[in-house]
Amino acid sequence: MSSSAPQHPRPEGGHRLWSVDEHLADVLGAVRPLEPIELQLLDAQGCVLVEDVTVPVALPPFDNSSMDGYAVRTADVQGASEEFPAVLTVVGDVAAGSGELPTVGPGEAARIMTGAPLPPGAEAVVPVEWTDGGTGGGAAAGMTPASAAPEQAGGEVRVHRAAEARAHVRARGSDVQAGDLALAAGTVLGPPQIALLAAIGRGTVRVRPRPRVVVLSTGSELVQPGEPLTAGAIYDSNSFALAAAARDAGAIAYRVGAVADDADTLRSTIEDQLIRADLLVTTGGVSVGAYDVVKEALSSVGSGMPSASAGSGEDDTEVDATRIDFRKLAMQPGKPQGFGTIGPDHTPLLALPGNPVSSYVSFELFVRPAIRALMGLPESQVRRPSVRAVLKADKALGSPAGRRQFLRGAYDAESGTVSPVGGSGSHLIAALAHADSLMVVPEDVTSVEPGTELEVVLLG
Ligand SMILES: Nc1nc2c(c(=O)[nH]1)N[C@H]1C(S)=C(S)[C@@H](COP(=O)(O)OP(=O)(O)OC[C@H]3O[C@@H](n4cnc5c(N)ncnc54)[C@H](O)[C@@H]3O)O[C@H]1N2
Ligand code: MOO
Repeated sequence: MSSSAPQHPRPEGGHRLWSVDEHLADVLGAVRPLEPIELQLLDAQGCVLVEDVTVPVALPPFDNSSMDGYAVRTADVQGASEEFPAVLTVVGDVAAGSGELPTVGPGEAARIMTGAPLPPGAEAVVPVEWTDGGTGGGAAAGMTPASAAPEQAGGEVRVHRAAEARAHVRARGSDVQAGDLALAAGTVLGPPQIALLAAIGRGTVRVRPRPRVVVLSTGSELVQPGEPLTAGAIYDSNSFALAAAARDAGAIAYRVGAVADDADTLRSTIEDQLIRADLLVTTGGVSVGAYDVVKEALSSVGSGMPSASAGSGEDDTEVDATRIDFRKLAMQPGKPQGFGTIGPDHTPLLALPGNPVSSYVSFELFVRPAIRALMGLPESQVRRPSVRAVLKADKALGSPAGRRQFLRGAYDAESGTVSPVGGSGSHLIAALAHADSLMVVPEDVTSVEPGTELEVVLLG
């Protein structure tokens, strides 16, 4: 790699450039994990548990069979073989869920199903394949379905093999004991953890909820997919990309269709959305153009948004509650960004640039971590994982001096290499759709030769 450029360049106009890390720290410094709530198990999927959950009753709650077969006393089947089977009197059936159990006395057996309680007197289970299944013939392959033979098993069964005490018996409490810690506070609830909660009888759990993220795109040129394109118009892809990315990050996403380039309309739309937002994301309108409406509507001075202090009794006349700072970042794509809080609840708002790749990369770097911090996820799960990989390319890659560049890549774990997908243009949606990673070119590097090792952010 070749180096150039100072670490903290200033763009024209004198305002300093923020580094990627400074901006992320600013965002993460402003978001706090959401207040815990009690949720139904499936609604809690992916959420962070905030209580220690203890086991109320042992699991399994009773000794039960791990096989379909016969519950027997070990002394009765000692030395049994196909040639010299133990012949036992069948005293009935024990199905899973049976509440009333027959007692197995000497010389007796009960037909038993997987998961059914071990009846009193029985010490082991012999699988049905080790018996004649009560047919008087050779080894059974299985049992006749109860629907075809509704009467309880009776008569005799020939057992062809001996069984040790507790053979094919799953002991009460062999999974967890009453009073054990099932899951500790801080656990992220994936499917296996939800299985355990259900198995111990928990219907609801206390977790940090999924953040509600409102995604709002801006631009008078935007048409909704499915509608005809008019002259000069393009389809709104950002609001779909960002709503999908928000969901993927763990949020409940609300996509608001594109808002035209009109500051009053945008302000009132945002005001309407505040009620259902833990986080707001806008795209477009943050640059320096004449129609850059997000910046116009939300810049701290005279935004006209409802106040954080309004209604507090202190200063009800204050109307400016927005604290959105528009800044330039030393990155490409994603240079212009806005961040701050808005409305009476100080709802965080990230204003992302409109170029599709810029908005997506900005989401990955800043919004995704904010969502995951709101969820209270552990530090290690807030950011995307990254790896080191060797650049595989025909020629050197150029990168702007003083800006951390995020190029779209295809990562090959086997060879430990990454190849560029498409160019650096922030309008290249198709290339983004075929990439699986972002190749990171540091600020002080302007050219990366093939064979150079790079940091690669895996998009998962
Ligand atoms: N004179 C300057 N011009 C620009 C600068 C600059 O520093 N000086 N920065 C450039 C950079 S970098 C970016 S990034 C963009 C950011 O612009 P905005 O955030 O104001 O975005 P828009 O102007 O609204 O749109 C940019 C581009 O993206 C398309 N777009 C917008 N929204 C969507 C959407 N929802 N779905 C699909 N495509 C969308 C829009 O049509 C434009 O083509 O500014 C540069 N300019
Ligand atoms: O920084 Mo802009 O986000 O390059 O396209």
